[in-house]
Amino acid sequence: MSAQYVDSFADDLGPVKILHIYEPKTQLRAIVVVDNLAMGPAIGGCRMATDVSTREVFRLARAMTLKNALNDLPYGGGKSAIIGDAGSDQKEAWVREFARSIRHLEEYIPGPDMGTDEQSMAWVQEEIGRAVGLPTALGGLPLDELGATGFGVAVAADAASEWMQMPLPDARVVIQGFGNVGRAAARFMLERGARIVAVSDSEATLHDASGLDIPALMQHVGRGEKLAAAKQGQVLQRDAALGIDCDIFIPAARPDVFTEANQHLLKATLVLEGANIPITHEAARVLHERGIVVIPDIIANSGGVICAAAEFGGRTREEAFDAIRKTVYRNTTRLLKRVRERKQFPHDAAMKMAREPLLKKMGLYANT
Ligand SMILES: NC(=O)c1ccc[n+]([C@@H]2O[C@H](COP(=O)([O-])OP(=O)(O)OC[C@H]3O[C@@H](n4cnc5c(N)ncnc54)[C@H](O)[C@@H]3O)[C@@H](O)[C@H]2O)c1
Repeated sequence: MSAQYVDSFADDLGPVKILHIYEPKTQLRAIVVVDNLAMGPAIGGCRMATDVSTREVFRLARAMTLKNALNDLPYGGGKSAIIGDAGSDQKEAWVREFARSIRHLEEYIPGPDMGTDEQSMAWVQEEIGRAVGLPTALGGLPLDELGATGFGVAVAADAASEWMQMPLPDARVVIQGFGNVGRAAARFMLERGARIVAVSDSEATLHDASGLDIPALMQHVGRGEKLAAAKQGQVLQRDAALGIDCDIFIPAARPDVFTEANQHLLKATLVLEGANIPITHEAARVLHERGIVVIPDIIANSGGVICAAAEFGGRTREEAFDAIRKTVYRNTTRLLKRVRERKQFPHDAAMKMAREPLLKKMGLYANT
């Protein structure tokens, strides 16, 4: 491996280790990136997909470094990927072999990600006794079932609404994506009295200005149905959600949903980033100039990783939710204060909030 290979990734934070794994018998091919260990052993998901690259795993590992540091978790950042089809009948063999291959890489603790789940983590746990995101029967806190990330999104809404003096009761909310994060965010926003006026999935947007019946939609989707068949509101084309007039927009689906080219469509006062990198940094700057408040992903969607860290620390569900409530509330308020007082763009401010404790711990702090 040439020095250039390392140089193309390396910066002031990491990565400290990149591991490529190949096991001829099962044909397991996998990548692990341990990015930064200043805060503690690295926690980060193990993805299973056919098209994942070392660069992508590195970017995901870096996001974990920043998210864990910003949320005061005693964990560093890492991520891994098994290169293969998550629907393959080789899945269990690959996951178990992967676990055995990282047995001695004790500074990396795998969790579930795209293509892997609680069952996969149970296999890892059985092989090496080191995983997060375990089934309840093995002492896990099932973060998607509990809605940990969506709960954190709603806590970010609490803090932002106070700061902006925008009451949540009857606030009009649009949610892009009605999966684990979108559904939980809808549930917790509903508890706050908000009105969910539109939701979308990979095929359509449902819109009803007087408010959709969310419990009915959850049941409908729980039966494996698509939103378009729900017989509720107006069925619009998928991306119509992006331009619906609302107070709060919650992206909870894909990356790069808003770019500079289409940010003009957004008609909201507040955006809570439930998905990872749903808005490009360039678009986020324009939105800020337009007076739209954006709470970045590493704050707004950190409920999931806070819950995973609580599980690894042997804490209960109540303790996990308490930690999400306190941490996301505090960080959202800190961010908004910084944006106002230091005149920083929200994403730049969040990045600085994450880098400061890291650089301090590494002895590199230079008042960035
Ligand atoms: N699950 C978590 O705890 C968690 C934590 C942090 C961040 N995230 C991020 O949140 C996002 C959603 O994760 P999830 O676990 O809810 O996924 P999911 O697979 O459960 O749900 C995704 C939803 O988005 C919809 N969708 C897909 N493409 C779409 C499109 N182009 N337009 C509108 N809807 C579309 C799908 O139909 C589905 O309803 C991802 O970016 C993920 O990385 C998830």
